[in-house]
Amino acid sequence: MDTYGKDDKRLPYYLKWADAVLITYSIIQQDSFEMALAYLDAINSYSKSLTVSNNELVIMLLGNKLDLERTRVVPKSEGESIAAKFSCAFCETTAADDYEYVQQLFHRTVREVRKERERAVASNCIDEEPLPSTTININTNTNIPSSASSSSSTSSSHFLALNDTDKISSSNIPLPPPMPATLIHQAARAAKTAKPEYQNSSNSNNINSPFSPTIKSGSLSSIATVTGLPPTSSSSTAKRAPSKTSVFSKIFK
Ligand SMILES: Nc1nc2c(ncn2[C@@H]2O[C@H](COP(=O)(O)OP(=O)(O)OP(=O)(O)O)[C@@H](O)[C@H]2O)c(=O)[nH]1
Repeated sequence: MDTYGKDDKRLPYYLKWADAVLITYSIIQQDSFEMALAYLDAINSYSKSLTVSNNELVIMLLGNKLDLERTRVVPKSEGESIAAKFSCAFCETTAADDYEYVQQLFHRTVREVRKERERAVASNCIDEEPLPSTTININTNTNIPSSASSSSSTSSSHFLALNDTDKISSSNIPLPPPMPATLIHQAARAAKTAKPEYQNSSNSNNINSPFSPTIKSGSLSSIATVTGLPPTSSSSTAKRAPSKTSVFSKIFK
């Protein structure tokens, strides 16, 4: 959903269903940068008010209009420093000249969301009933900014670490690893709350991945993009179905 930059009263509503937030400012407009900062602050406060922790919100700060570098008023270092302060990813780009890169940013964000959900599901399974000899090894090429610190045992690398020299392409973005069979089994059991455990095992065939019920084709609507400019339209009002992994945790430690 492309949200209206000044409509901060609705921010909690957006955050309730968003899996990822891309906060965009214009490098040629100081006020839009300040608006982005205000959003990061608001998200920080909101997430701190939550008491339930589970999967984490993927956040990226984007400095747009890089094609207008000659009229830049927001130094790149300021964007980097704010991103470091809030432990979120940062990059500068131009929607005007590099549409492909913008598209890849969205793809990468969706992959990060999937990884985060996978991590949360794995974490839940372990919390509920540790399985013997199960190693949950979620590969990631994601880096956390050096200033990021995490004290939560359920935290993972959930922020993208990108910059304008770190251009991504579909060829160098690894797909999420296959879900270990034990986790698929756990997820299937969780879905069968009304039935005795270990019965009706055919249900597990319907769950190839714990993400399939929530991440579907076109699910980019669950990414809230926040800008400081007036809106044209809202692409979706779909609310994420409540699930054990649909809450997000404190994102700034
Ligand atoms: N030069 C340049 N112009 C851009 C770029 N991205 C957006 N614009 C222009 O900035 C203006 C606002 O773009 P929008 O896509 O409407 O920005 P927005 O913040 O999402 O605004 P709404 O969709 O109206 O909420 C338009 O005139 C765009 O053409 C960019 O990377 N470079």
